[in-house]
Amino acid sequence: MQPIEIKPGVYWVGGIDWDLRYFHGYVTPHGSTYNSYLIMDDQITLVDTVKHYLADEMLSRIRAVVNPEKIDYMLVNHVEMDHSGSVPKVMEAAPQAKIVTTPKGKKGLEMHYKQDWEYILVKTGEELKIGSRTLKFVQTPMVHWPDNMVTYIPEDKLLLSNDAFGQHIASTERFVDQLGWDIVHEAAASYYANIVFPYGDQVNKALDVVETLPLEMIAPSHGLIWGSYLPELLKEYRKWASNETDRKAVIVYDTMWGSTREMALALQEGIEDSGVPVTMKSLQTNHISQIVPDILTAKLVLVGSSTINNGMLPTVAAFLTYIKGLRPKKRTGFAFGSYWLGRSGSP
Ligand SMILES: Cc1cc2nc3c(=O)[nH]c(=O)nc-3n(C[C@H](O)[C@H](O)[C@H](O)COP(=O)(O)O)c2cc1C
Repeated sequence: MQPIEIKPGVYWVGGIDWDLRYFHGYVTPHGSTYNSYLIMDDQITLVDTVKHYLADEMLSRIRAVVNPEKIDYMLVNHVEMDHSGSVPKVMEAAPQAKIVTTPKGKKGLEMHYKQDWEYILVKTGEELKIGSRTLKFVQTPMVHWPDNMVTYIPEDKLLLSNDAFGQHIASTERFVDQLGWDIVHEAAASYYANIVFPYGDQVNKALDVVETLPLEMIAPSHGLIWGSYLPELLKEYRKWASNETDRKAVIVYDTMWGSTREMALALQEGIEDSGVPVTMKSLQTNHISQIVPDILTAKLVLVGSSTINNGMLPTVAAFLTYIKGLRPKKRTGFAFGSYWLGRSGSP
């Protein structure tokens, strides 16, 4: 349970969720981490916490650096329970600590935890001096909840980005270059596609601010820390947020007796023959959350279903419901399917 010093005096003290396989409708085959950061300065500050069942793991990492009762500020960038779930335990250990959060963050914490904590409310453009460091706050509403903000420390050129730039990977490695760009980029794309996709406009606005900051490190609240590949990462986020796609196609389908699959294969062959890369995803063998990363950068999306009881297969309906909520834009869609012939009233 060792803390990891990511910058002099700034420690990763989070929790590793090795067994997480399903996270609010999203499959997470590699588990995840909840990243908390302990800043040792005149005012000792803990940035975000972990899911409630990893509170002891987080506290033992904190104890390896400092007695938790010395914590002055509990900074909450986001109220979602994977990051705030251990705030009650931290506040028990450090009853004199003040919670630093946005007005919406306070409202969320009060509704969730019903505790009479002391708050310092902050918003975009405001700063909090904690000694040799300054915490600068940038609200990022709807990336991906109304209360979200990120915190920038200019003295360390460090952005504590909360869910932005995160990835679901459980590992003992803490930095992207330890696992490599390919693995972490794939997980970051999957995270973006499943969690952040609907909020491209807000992400672009946040990127307008982030790109002006001198940056050496982006430390998100899930997965690996970006101490390298920052230009590449920001470029990818800009591309995803702007719905820029590549000349490639994804075929998503389900079938009862195989006719729709035959159509899917014929489409795949035709598209491939025209020189466009294409991938096929059966809804029988892929979870919907494993398909949307392909759609994140594909220009052409083809969806096929056999007809059942005058409608589409429930797996296809579920996929369409999910993708509708994620609001991909600037793509071309194509529907295909198979049905009865000769029955009165059938198509
Ligand atoms: C339980 C069941 C319900 C069906 N309901 C309809 C229907 O309402 N309308 C229709 O045109 N075909 C219906 N069909 C026929 C199938 O859509 C048709 O056989 C189609 O070719 C199957 O495509 P697939 O081979 O891709 O599964 C139904 C078939 C089954 C097994």
